[in-house]
Amino acid sequence: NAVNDATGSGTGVLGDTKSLNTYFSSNTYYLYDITKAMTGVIETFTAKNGSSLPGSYSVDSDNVFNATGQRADVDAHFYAGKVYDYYKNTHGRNSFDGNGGTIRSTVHYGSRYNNAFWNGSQMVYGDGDGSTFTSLSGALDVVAHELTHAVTERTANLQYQNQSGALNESMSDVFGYFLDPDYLMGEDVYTPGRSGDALRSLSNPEAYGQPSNFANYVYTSSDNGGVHTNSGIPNKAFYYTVQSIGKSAAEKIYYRALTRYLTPTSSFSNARAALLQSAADLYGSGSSTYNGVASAWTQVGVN
Ligand SMILES: O=C(O)[C@H](CCc1ccccc1)CC1(C(=O)N[C@@H](Cc2c[nH]c3ccccc23)C(=O)O)CCCC1
Ligand SMILES: [Ca+2]
Ligand SMILES: [Ca+2]
Ligand SMILES: [Zn+2]
Repeated sequence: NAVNDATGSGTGVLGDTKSLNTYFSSNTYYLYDITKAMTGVIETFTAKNGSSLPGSYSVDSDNVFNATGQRADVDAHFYAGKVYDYYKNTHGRNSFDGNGGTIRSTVHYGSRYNNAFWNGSQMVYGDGDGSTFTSLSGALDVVAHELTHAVTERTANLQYQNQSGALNESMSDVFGYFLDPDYLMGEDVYTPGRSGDALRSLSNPEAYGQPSNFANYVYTSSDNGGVHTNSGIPNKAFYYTVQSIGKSAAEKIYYRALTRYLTPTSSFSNARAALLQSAADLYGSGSSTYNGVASAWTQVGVN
């Protein structure tokens, strides 16, 4: 309850200081945020480099989470709060389930684990091996990517394979852009020893081995039909869309399509239609916004 609500501070993965919503109980501070208009909370755990979930609450004795080993915890907690605020303030959505569901994260998962995931119930982040990745919760676009998998699961529920899976992936990269508006994905945690690179590029998918046109769709059985490869095609359509209609209109159209028109088996062509329907609903068919969406998808070979 409110009497236990505390404001702490912490050091993030990139060495930056940030304020934290914490919880005080029996001489211990928890990464446990009760300040949002939720029925649930935002809570952060550590797996202590094991693989059992959720692990133990991230705690501190003085409400200053500045130990090196707490950096991933700090960012997972802080960025989860940011993504919660984004969905609530921009789209009126109360948490990933629209019903104030608890947002749970676990960091320090596995040993030198170069990945992150939404497991159907919570977000999970590895620390990386220090060469390919540093702790993956250190990137706001990665946290937004993972939490958007939860939103997608509760709305369109795009099947995680082939074209619907690539759309699922793209939706997560797209909302990663809305939280961190540059066209790179994961740049803050990818190859800490090299600047200027990223895991993916929405403006130039080919830079990281993804196609950007349907003519170059990759038919493969790996990675659930290449969901992390073929997402380059809808990602490029998104890039063209933002360049033509702007971030704000794109935001409204993408959220509307995701929550009202896309279905578990939607194809790339179905996504074009869903986005056009959303544009027509909000701006009118034949509007410049509508036409901008149409041409974006035509440019990536999807009609
Ligand atoms: O959420 C997702 O789509 C990815 C989930 C990957 C996963 C799936 C199932 C079980 C465990 C892990 C995680 C992210 C991802 O795009 N992973 C890619 C790229 C990647 C990251 N680390 C890797 C290590 C090896 C190979 C590929 C990768 C992948 O798993 O393909 C999203 C943002 C950053 C990491
Ligand atoms: Ca980015
Ligand atoms: Ca890098
Ligand atoms: Zn993903």
